[in-house]
Amino acid sequence: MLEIKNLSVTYPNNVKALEDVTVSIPSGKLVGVIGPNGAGKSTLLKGALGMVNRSGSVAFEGEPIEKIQQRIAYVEQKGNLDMDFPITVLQCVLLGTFPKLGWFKRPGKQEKEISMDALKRVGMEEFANRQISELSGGQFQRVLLARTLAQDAVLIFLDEPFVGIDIKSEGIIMDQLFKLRDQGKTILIVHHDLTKVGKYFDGLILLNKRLVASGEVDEVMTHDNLAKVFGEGAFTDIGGN
Ligand SMILES: Nc1ncnc2c1ncn2[C@@H]1O[C@H](COP(=O)(O)OP(=O)(O)OP(=O)(O)O)[C@@H](O)[C@H]1O
Repeated sequence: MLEIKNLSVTYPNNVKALEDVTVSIPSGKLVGVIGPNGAGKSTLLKGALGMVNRSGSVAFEGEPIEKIQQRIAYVEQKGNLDMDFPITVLQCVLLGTFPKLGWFKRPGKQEKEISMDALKRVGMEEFANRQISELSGGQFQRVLLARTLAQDAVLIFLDEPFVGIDIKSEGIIMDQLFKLRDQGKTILIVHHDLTKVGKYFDGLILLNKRLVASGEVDEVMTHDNLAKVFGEGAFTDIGGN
């Protein structure tokens, strides 16, 4: 169980991005974080990870989240990532093995095998020696997932992984995420496409600075909840009831 209690985040410019959010996410679930622009979705991930100043507490399986930092994978929004960084696809995936290996040891044969296997799982093994700057957005996102697979994380946070990517990459990524979920990993994804939430997620967290609703997809995607945060009429084509 990932337990977020009374999480509040105020940025240095005094923007209150999150106020007193308390939510529990059962382990082994694939959960979507939804809400309008500026609702604090990215901040929820960053606050839970302690990347921004926060108050409140976050625990995973009863332990403070800081204790399992090496077993957490976080992929931030693509717009914030530097695709021009001069490394190859394989080197990028190998980075996933570093926390376990210890930062000052060089990756060896075993780490390369783990990384190549991860690349195979996302259909990117042929690109191993290509520079990441030479990938499409969808291919890059698959490589980032391969890095997560190589890391063998128990808790996976992805911020808008499907923005601007091709449908094939999205399908490959979702297949791997379903597999990770079935292996018992806990996965939190910031997602804005409400039409797919029923297909993709076991549960949802609906945010609008505060927690509006959380639970099974059907419990969260109600007319009332959606109208509250997106406004009347915004939900007619997304299957709200
Ligand atoms: N580093 C920062 N410094 C100051 N304010 C910030 C910072 N990051 C985010 N904010 C503000 O905090 C609020 C929540 O931002 P956040 O990025 O968490 O929202 P979001 O729900 O992920 O939005 P979007 O759907 O647009 O990506 C917004 O008002 C935003 O402008």
